[in-house]
Amino acid sequence: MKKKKILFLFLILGLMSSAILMYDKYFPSQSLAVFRTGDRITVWVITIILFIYYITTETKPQLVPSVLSSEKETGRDKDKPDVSFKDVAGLEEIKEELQETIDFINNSYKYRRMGAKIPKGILFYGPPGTGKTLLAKAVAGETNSTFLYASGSEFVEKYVGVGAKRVRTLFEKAKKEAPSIIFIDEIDAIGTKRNLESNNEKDQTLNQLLVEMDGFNTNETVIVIGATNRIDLLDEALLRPGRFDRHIFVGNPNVRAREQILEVHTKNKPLDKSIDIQDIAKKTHGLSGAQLANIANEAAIITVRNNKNFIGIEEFNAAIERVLAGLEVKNPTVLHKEKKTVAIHEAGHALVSKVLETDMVQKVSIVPRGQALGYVLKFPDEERYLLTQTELLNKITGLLAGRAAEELVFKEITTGAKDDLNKATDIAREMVCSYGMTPLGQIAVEDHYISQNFNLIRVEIKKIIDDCYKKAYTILDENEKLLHDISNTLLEQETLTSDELDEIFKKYEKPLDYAT
Ligand SMILES: Nc1ncnc2c1ncn2[C@@H]1O[C@H](COP(=O)(O)OP(=O)(O)OP(=O)(O)O)[C@@H](O)[C@H]1O
Ligand SMILES: [Zn+2]
Repeated sequence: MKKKKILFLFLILGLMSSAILMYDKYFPSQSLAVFRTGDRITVWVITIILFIYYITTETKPQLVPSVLSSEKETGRDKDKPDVSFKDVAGLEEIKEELQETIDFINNSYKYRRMGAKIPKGILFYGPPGTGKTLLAKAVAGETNSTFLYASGSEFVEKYVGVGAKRVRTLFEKAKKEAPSIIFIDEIDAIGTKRNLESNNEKDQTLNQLLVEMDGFNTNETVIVIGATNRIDLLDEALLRPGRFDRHIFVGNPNVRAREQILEVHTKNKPLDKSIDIQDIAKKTHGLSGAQLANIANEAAIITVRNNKNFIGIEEFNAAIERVLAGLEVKNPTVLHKEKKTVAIHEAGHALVSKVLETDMVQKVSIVPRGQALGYVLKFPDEERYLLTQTELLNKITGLLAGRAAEELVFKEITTGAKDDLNKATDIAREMVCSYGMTPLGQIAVEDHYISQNFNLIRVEIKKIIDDCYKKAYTILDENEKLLHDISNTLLEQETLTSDELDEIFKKYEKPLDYAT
């Protein structure tokens, strides 16, 4: 494109020179005398050559990964997307977190003046269809940056070196068109742990990516956003400071966010007056943004088929059914019953963790995440190297509180505590075998001893677990109203922030100090 512009400029110059020549020829008395006679032929020839060259040159496609050029061809996803944060529904916390990055890009000079480095890499991780691509595009839109899309799988080719070359080209283009956002979807396709012995195509590609990320620095505003469903598979080197050092979990939406997403995707659709978006949001627990968008679209299609002018509730129900059937998830009525159990379970964790002040609770949620039907998100532990015996016991108590709450409320326990039991047992075993915190003595027990004295060790572990379980149960029993309040709010909102949790706690008398 640039080449053609320069050519055009020369052509204009040529034409101007020709004009001067013409003038000189027809008004020799007032000659401008810019050119000597000998130059005339040269000017004419050059102009004609330029003219022919100009009309025959096509804008040559640049050497970019096919993903990049195909992104261009679609037209809509031009290099500068017109997607903004307005188009991303819900995900408020994430948008807030990204504000800083946006400021970095928009006011990069401010940061450079201070000698601050602009962060290079952000990694979005989480289940499919939750808006990772959309968010990345919105960051580009909000900063008027060039958006370069690439999919990890596009880099992996049969021929060694091709992937690495594509990475290089991608970064070159990004630098040339800075400020820019490089978005690498499915980054796990190239970013999985390297095989130290072999030097295969994938590893070469990954190495090139690492080199590129280390290479560009303060003077170029290029931000790389990676997306993956499997952060656990990624090579450590990729996650190190200076590379993808910001990790943002993009999860499935809670009920309020689902409502907003449905609103975005029905904005341009004629809805029947009877439609209650809030109600549809409630019915679609656990679904992703992409699935909700799909439901809105299906409902519109079904309406056309039903020869109606407005999308009604039957159409929405049919659309929900179709999308759910495609997913083969359990039917929604079972889901509803489970939801109650999950709410009590998570409320149990949250209540006990908070009372014991073990880990700072950041968020409690009953929106499914991976295998888990709900979760309590803790603030990352500050670098703690020393934990007291009491702290370890409190951690175990917090872990067992989910099941204890189920038993207290439903007089029945479920399989939902599998992961908790694993973690609790791990800590207890460490207490016995590594930290010497039980009557077995202040010794580190070696593996062969463990297998020989399995029963002895098992008794100690069991005693720790039983005591902690009893404690969790007691705390919950003595604060049952609070437990139900947390659980009911969870059922209603699906997620609770730490502030919201504080608000609920404030309504009750301060729970006893169980911390020691
Ligand atoms: N929060 C949201 N607000 C509005 N629309 C959304 C949201 N989340 C998802 N969508 C819809 O779902 C579509 C797919 O989302 P997107 O491609 O961004 O998901 P993704 O997380 O990148 O998925 P994948 O991991 O499969 O690449 C979007 O184009 C949009 O229509
Ligand atoms: Zn649990």
